Amino acid sequence: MARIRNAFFALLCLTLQMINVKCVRYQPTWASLDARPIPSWYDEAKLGIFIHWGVFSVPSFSSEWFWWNWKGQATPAVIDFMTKNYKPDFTYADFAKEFNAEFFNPAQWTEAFEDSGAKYIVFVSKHHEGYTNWPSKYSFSWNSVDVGPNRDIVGELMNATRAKKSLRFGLYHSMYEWFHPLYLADKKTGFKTQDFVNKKTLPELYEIVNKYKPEVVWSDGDWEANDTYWRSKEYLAWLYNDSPVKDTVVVNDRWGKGISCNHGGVFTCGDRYNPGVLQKHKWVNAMTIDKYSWGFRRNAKLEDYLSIEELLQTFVITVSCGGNMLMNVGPPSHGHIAPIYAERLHQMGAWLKVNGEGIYSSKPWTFQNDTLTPGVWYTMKKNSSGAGVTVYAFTFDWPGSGTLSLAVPQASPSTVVTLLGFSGNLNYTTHKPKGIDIRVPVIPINKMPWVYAGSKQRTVGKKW
Ligand SMILES: C[C@@H]1O[C@@H](Oc2ccc([N+](=O)[O-])cc2)[C@@H](O)[C@H](O)[C@@H]1O
Repeated sequence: MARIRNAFFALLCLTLQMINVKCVRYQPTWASLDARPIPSWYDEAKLGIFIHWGVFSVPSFSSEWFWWNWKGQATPAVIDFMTKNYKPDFTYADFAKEFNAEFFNPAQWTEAFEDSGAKYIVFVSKHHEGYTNWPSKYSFSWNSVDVGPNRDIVGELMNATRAKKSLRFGLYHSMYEWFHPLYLADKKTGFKTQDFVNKKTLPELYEIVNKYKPEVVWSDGDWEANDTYWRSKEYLAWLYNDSPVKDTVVVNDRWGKGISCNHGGVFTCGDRYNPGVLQKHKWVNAMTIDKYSWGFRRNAKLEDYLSIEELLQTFVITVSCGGNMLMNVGPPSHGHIAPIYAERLHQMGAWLKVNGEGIYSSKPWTFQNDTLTPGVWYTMKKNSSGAGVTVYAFTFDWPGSGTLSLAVPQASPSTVVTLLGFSGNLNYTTHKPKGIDIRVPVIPINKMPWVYAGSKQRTVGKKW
């Protein structure tokens, strides 16, 4: 029966392909799943906003790994913090009652995300603590409707995101949960039993996709067990073949031990991954504005946050080498976007308003950085006329000499040189064997399209 059905679908598929209709059934094998092209919207978007929010945002101390640092690893600073400030019988679950989200206004969030120039968001639906930011059927009394805000946070944020035409909605989901009894039981059998996956992880993954239709499914917490334990390949085949987001969904690579950087959709490899050289496979630099944490930290110092110059440098290098940047915001438990984060979002957007032409929908060029002048990074776009390309050079230092020398062999006397946000062409001379000297215009500071303060690093602060 199954054979007849398969043969029928194969024939149907062939017929559809003859009239140019795409008809691919992905198989639950990496060879088949890896062959799926990443939907083009993702590469065009370049910038996304990551949001880490959960019960860990209540203590907002140490990091989103607070519970593990306290009870799993027994980090002295965290134990100290609890001893000093809480009664001895206080449990991690008690924090959830204080997760009140008093100022959570999803429309204000998406306003700030749109303002940053980002084209998608990835919201933590559930982190390693297991608390779900949606009323999951599979997370009884440990979800955002039963305890804490009494709101469907994921649902509200989805609606606010979809109200913004320029933003797509994505979800992060942690497969493992540090202290879930079923997970710990499976772990004891060396992951030979799969009760946790069958009763918790997979039902949740189907639930969030069917209910909220995220266009990014960012999996995490996979590293202790292999993809067979997690049944990842079967899930991805469903996601690509039959899910409500099958045509537009983008996934990452954290689908089991040894899979990251090898299989799946976009490669995340390590956190803050920024290889500095062109990559063959689409990749993402998932990074944080707070250098030390994805979750909000109440005791963060100013110097713990990346400056806008540092963020822009990271962003430009990432895009030059074919990556997207997923920039993380950690809201406090009451749910507003703290001003330092709002400022960085706004600054990214202000820069992108002037320079976005060379970022959105750009491609890596033949060269990623210049060999003559350090700190110059390239992107390119095909000209809409179909003839030739536009090459964008980003520099981190305004040339004090008034001349920017670039090793661009393609430059010729017919090349047109402009500065984004500045009207009129720039003068230049080409020189042998292969290069161009661009005269940088003298622009009064108040007329600068974008004031870039330079590439100075802030002093590195201490974590605690
Ligand atoms: C986005 C981040 O993802 C994970 O951290 C990781 C996961 C994988 C690697 N890695 O593969 O190098 C590094 C940090 C989480 O543990 C962390 O809290 C945060 O949510």
